Amino acid sequence: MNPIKYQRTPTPQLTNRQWPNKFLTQAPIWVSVDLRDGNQALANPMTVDQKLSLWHQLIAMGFKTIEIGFPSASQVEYDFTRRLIEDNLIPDDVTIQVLVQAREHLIERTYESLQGVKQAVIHVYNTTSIVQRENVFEKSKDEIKAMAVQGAKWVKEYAFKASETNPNSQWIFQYSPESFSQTETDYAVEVCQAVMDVWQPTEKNKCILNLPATVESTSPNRFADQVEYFINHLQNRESVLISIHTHNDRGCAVAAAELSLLAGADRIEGTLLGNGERTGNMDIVTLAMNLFSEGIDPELDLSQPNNWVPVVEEVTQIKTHPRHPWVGDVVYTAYSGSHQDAIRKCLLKQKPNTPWNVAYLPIDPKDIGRDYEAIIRVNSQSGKAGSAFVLAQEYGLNLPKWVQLDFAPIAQKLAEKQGGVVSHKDLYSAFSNQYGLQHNDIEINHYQLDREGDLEHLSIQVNGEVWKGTGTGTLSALCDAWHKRTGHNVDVIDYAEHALHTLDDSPNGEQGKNAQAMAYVYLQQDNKRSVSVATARDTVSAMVIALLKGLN
Ligand SMILES: CC(=O)SCCNC(=O)CCNC(=O)[C@H](O)C(C)(C)COP(=O)(O)OP(=O)(O)OC[C@H]1O[C@@H](n2cnc3c(N)ncnc32)[C@H](O)[C@@H]1OP(=O)(O)O
Ligand SMILES: CC(C)C(=O)C(=O)O
Repeated sequence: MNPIKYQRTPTPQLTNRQWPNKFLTQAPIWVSVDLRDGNQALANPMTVDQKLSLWHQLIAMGFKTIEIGFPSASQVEYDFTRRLIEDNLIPDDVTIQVLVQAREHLIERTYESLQGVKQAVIHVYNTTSIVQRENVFEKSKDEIKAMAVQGAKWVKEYAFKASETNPNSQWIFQYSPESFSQTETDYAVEVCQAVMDVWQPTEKNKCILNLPATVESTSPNRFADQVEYFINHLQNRESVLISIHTHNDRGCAVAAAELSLLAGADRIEGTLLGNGERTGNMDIVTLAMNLFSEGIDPELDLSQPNNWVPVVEEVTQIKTHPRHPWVGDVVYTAYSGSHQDAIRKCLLKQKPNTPWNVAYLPIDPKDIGRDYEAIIRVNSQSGKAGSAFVLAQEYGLNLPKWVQLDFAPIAQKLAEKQGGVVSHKDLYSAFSNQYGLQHNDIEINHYQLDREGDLEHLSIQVNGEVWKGTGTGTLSALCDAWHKRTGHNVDVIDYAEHALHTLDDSPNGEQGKNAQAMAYVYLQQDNKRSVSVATARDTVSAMVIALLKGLN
């Protein structure tokens, strides 16, 4: 690899750039280009039916401008445009956008495809970059500008002609200096200004200037510089919507778009999950969720990825990476012990309707239709908190820390033996086996507790025998009873109990339904410490059984 082969793309020197000090406060105007730029990146371009299924999904998610294709490029593209118009599939508040080169016959055919449309954006482009001027078009700056001007004129003329037959159609004009990011920014301004001179936009009747990083060739901060410079040098800015269209060659398409919004852009073109030429288009899902995670309404409904991800995967034939930002299968899953510990502690402290404040989880997974089940998965890199979370989440067990510590080596051995993620079931079986939850040979036939001042008198029938003891609480009364029967001293170092909900209970369902009790006892008998766990119909029975199991 010889880096001398490559050189830095020149970008303007800004001495007083403003964008780094700004914050975003609202969503941009979103434009989905899945059906055009996304489609043009596919080995098997979408059929009309596939385009329709994605179209319906985009509408359901709330897109108001959708670039539907390049109608002059192929029959499928043309037919799809006709289908939307003739079958009246375009809601009144949605505008379709179509792409065309600055070539007359293609522009003519484009308007033909749009007959009867209520409103459409005609998006015309020609490249302005140095490399394409020199090596592809072999044209001077003036000649390339003349192509843009000519394209703008045709777009206007054919709109005028179309209005003669379809006076109700509204036309919005959009121009892209393709490869803006590899164009001298002053020159891009000059070309766009010349296009505006043709279209004569006004504040009420704006045109759109779309600034593409057709090939991403600078860092996102330098792209933002290009955008800020462009906007600052454009006359009649108020008559223009500044649109941004980034690609992901350096992996920074989202960053470049986000910083461009700080630099003053109004509108963002991109695709769902970033499908597009080479490394893809700007991923609208990621950018919209970035805004959401900062408390900004993204004005797109991304809450049900289970509905829309399969549609995108079906039409693109591209599987979503499990670590795709915000929607990948495992992006809310922690395997490592310290992360699991922090997540568990934060979730316990998180109160409903308060700002989200959970370590390692940038948003509440429930906001995009995920449940907490998948957040923590136990493998050999997990610590005690991971098992505790799973047992709490799935089986309603609130393990005190000393039970977590006691059980951790068992879970660790199991994970090492299995080599991957331990299923919830296997983890529970290990817990149940370790503490003998399945085989309880202690039967409490009857018990009675009488309080007298600070003391409690316990009379309990265990496996048919009556035991009696006195203490400051139930456990100490039971320890006394044990001492009386066996002569052994017992200390309860700690204990905990809680109601237990059976597995049939939904996490949000009625609390207490089918409740049983769970008790955990940490005891010391003759210098030997042990942890004991039991479940029973009520807390006293559970506590007694746990203690007796520990003593036995
Ligand atoms: C960055 C982007 O995504 S831009 C969008 C690109 N998308 C697509 O190209 C998908 C659809 N395109 C197509 O199906 C075809 O390219 C068509 C139908 C539009 C045109 O096909 P063809 O006429 O066969 O030409 P081809 O695609 O090879 O175009 C090259 C010619 O168009 C010219 N050209 C290319 N882009 C433009 C443009 N934006 N404006 C004006 N002329 C252009 C080239 O200079 C070249 O001219 P030449 O034949 O005189 O050398
Ligand atoms: C036509 C333009 C906007 C484009 O798709 C690109 O530059 O990537």
